[in-house]
Amino acid sequence: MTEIGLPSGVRACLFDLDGVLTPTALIHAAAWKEMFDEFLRQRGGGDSGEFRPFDATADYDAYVDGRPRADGVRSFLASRDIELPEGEEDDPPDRETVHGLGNRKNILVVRKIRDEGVKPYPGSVRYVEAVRAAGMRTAVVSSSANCKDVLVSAGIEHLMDVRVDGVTAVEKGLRGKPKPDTFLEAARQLGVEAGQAVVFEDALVGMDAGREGKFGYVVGVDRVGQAEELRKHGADTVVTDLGELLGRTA
Ligand SMILES: O=P(O)(O)OC[C@H]1O[C@@H](O)[C@H](O)[C@@H](O)[C@@H]1O
Repeated sequence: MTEIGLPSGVRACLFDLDGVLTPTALIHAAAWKEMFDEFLRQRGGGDSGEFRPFDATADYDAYVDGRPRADGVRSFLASRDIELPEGEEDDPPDRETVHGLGNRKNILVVRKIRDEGVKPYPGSVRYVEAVRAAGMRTAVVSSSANCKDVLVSAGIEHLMDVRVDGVTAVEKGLRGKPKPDTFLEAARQLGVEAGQAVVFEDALVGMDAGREGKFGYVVGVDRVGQAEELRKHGADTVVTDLGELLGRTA
């Protein structure tokens, strides 16, 4: 049997989606940038008066990556000392509220996913197939409400026993990453203890969730050169592609 680079005693693998299984973190980052830049420009550059664009790497990683949609809006706006009313979840995209801006960004994401389609990372598919062949149960744990559509578009839905995503979180009242609730819910649905489950994440808030939830092992997936940050936030190991774990003993 192929070695899968995990400590003995683990029985389940909990995979983040965007940036771990599929390259859709890039689609999200581009959509956030398009939406926030237009918003900041229209405000006349923000409170400082000078237009400072959204940085699709630094701002994305620090404030938006891995968080539920509305938390991403709030967190980035707070970094620029901007406060907007919450609004309603179904606010139209032209309304200057937290949900209005989130919905504006979602229109862009949905369009990009539909027009461009999604291909999974080949190394991730090989790895997920290998862990399943080794008897692990698998779950996808994503903050995204578009998770199911992305899994289907990427043709990997059948590789996951359980899905806990942005829709599930709202339905069940689960707190989003950096809180561990969504990962714990996936472990519960798979019938394993947190200590028997491995978290695979590319976002710093995902590392925080892995640590706070006391999961058995946390794998940081570094697609953007933030290996040190991932380690500081609790990664037990960092890889640039899940395929690197194949053939490795933990
Ligand atoms: O807006 P959605 O599709 O519900 O996704 C929420 C968040 O989901 C996370 O998986 C992404 O890392 C974020 O970029 C995204 O903002």
